[in-house]
Amino acid sequence: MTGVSEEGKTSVSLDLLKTKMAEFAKERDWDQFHSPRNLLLALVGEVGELSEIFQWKGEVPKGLPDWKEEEKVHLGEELSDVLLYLVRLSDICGIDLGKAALRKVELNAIKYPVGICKGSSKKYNNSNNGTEN
Ligand SMILES: Nc1ccn([C@H]2C[C@H](O)[C@@H](COP(=O)(O)OP(=O)(O)OP(=O)(O)O)O2)c(=O)n1
Repeated sequence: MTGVSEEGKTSVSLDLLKTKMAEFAKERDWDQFHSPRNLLLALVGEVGELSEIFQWKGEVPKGLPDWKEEEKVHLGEELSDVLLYLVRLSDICGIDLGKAALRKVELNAIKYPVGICKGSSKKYNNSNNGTEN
C-alpha cells in the first residue's frame, strides 16, 4: 500500500501503518493492551521522549544541519513512535485518521482565510471574527 508521489518518491500511507500496527499487536496477542486509554498514555509518553531530544538545546535551525547522523536517526525513531501510536489510537477508536485530517485541513483553510491571515500567526478570535494574539 505504498504509493508514488508526484516527485517520484515512494510514499508510505497511513493505511499501511495501520495494517502493520494491527498485525504487530495481533501476532503478540497485544490487542488486549491496546485500549484507547493505554494507547493515549503511550502516545503522550512518546511525545515526552520526543521533547527530550530538543530539551535545553534552545532554538535549532531548520533541517538540523549541525546534528550528528545518529541524533537524526534517534529523532526519526521518536517521531515514528508518536505517529504509530496516533495511527493505532485512531484505528482502535474507529476514526479514519487520513479522512479526518484532510477534513481538518479544509476547516483550517476556512477558519484562517489567506486574505486575513497572510504573514500573521495570530490566532483566530471568535468574538470579532478576526484574529488576535
Ligand atoms: N505495548 C506496546 C509496546 C510497544 N509498541 C510499539 C509502538 C512503538 O512504536 C514502540 C514503543 O516501544 P517502547 O515502549 O519499547 O518504546 P521505545 O521504542 O521508545 O523504547 P524506550 O522507551 O526504551 O526508549 O513499540 C506497541 O505497539 N505496543
